[in-house]
Amino acid sequence: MTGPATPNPSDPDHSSPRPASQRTLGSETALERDVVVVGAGPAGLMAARTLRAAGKSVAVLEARDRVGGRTWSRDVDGAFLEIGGQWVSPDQTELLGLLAELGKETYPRYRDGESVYISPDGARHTYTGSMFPADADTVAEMERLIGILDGLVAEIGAAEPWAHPKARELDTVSFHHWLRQQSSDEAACNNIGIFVAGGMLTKPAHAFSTLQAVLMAASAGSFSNLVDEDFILDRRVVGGMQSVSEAMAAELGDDVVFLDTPVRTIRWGGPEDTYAEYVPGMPVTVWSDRVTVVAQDVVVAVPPNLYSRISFEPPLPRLQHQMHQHQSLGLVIKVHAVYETPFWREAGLSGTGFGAMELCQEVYDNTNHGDDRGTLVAFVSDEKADEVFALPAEERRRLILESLAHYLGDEALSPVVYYESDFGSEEWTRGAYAASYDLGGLHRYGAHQRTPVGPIRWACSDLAAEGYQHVDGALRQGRLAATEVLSGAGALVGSAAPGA
Ligand SMILES: Cc1cc2nc3c(=O)[nH]c(=O)nc-3n(C[C@H](O)[C@H](O)[C@H](O)COP(=O)(O)OP(=O)(O)OC[C@H]3O[C@@H](n4cnc5c(N)ncnc54)[C@H](O)[C@@H]3O)c2cc1C
Repeated sequence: MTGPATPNPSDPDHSSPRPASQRTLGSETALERDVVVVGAGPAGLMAARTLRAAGKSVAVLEARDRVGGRTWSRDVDGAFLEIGGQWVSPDQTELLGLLAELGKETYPRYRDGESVYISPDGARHTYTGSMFPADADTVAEMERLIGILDGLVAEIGAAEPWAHPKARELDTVSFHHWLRQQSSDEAACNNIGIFVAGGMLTKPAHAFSTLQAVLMAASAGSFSNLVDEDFILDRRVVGGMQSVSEAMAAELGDDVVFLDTPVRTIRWGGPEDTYAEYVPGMPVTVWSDRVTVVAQDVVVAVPPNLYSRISFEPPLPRLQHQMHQHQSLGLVIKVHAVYETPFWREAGLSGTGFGAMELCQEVYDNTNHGDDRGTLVAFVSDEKADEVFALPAEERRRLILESLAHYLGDEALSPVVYYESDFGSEEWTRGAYAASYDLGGLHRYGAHQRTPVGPIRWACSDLAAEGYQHVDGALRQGRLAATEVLSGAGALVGSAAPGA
């Protein structure tokens, strides 16, 4: 059997195909660069951009045939869709600054008119403002819970939640159980829970800790910001969020960014060497499917669940081996439904809807800039995604559209374009939106998650403080890793460091 043709590694410009059966790694001629960046998502490209601006030579090696990682804007059946990350909030100053620098415009999410809340009994209510029209006691409980969480966020912050005296206590209780320790109002607990669970970490609230929930809120400035969709889902980028990465890659050039180039091995020593023996400046060799690069520093800008796809020689220390097994991505289906017109607007509806018990827990007007057609975006998260992924595609589509119709009426049943983003099936992501620790992992490992290991630094939105899980956090992490490479800062794991 002959497989698909793959590029010939002995061909320096990688143009002549050869059978996959002859596949070998790397190329015979190694490129020499100061720094290798693994991954051309927003974090990797910002790292490369910062290093290049400081005069360093860089190679960015990207596994996919495109840049942008978890941001991906494409045409589907004639509709422009944001398959991945898209929204920008006012606190995301790193992203806003980059947009301004690149000359990119933004536009606000449509939000005029009434929103829809579906209560636990399945009843549909319309409302304005940011608080669901639940019964008065539940609203009071929600406000009280938001107040408690705002207090914890202000006290603990996003930078080092693991260092706070309450870290262990809050990290060893699930958000689900903590909410029920605070309140006996089940509807209030569910409504507050979905802002972090289905809404952000895309894991059930019993699967992550209260400390992780506090970090999520702190990364957006406050819990109040997190529950305010007008803040957190404020604006979009004209031309799509992926165009930000495309613009950075275009600036860097084809001799810097290599696509279709999965990195397989990072090697600075032999199997018997230990990281305690690493000395800054030692050459490190990075093997990929297409190019081999020798450099002094490496920035690994991929999500932590993919670190183990790379072989490290010598093997990473025990601490990293353990830590990386406690960070996993959530799961969410981002549903896109395009209609001839934004029919909900004529009915005085904003297109925004929430229902903790609904299949689609959130729905928003996602109509493109300057588009006559109307687009809705909705999210099916964690256990609900498991349930519908087990169904045939047509059945899943029917149930999802029925859920949209509960919010916005029967016209929602008949989109002209329908698409489900499924990053869980993407080899080079494996989930959505981003990574979080399992119960107890954040206080145990958080302090070490960014610590450089030998010549390797780590950068991705999953490790961010401000902008955690968002493009803004990815850019901050990319810039930070590059700055540390330039200054030589950051405690390299050595004989004094844990895990060496
Ligand atoms: C459906 C969805 C919706 C989202 N919505 C929003 C939103 O509205 N707003 C927002 O700000 N954020 C959102 N996000 C999150 C945001 O997209 C991510 O936080 C951001 O893209 C992370 O950037 P990154 O560079 O850290 O990682 P990534 O974007 O994941 O980039 C990592 C890159 O590394 C590559 N890679 C992996 N392994 C290797 C390897 N071995 N060799 C070479 N390359 C490799 C990958 O192909 C990828 O291109 C969303 C994400 C998803 C999936």
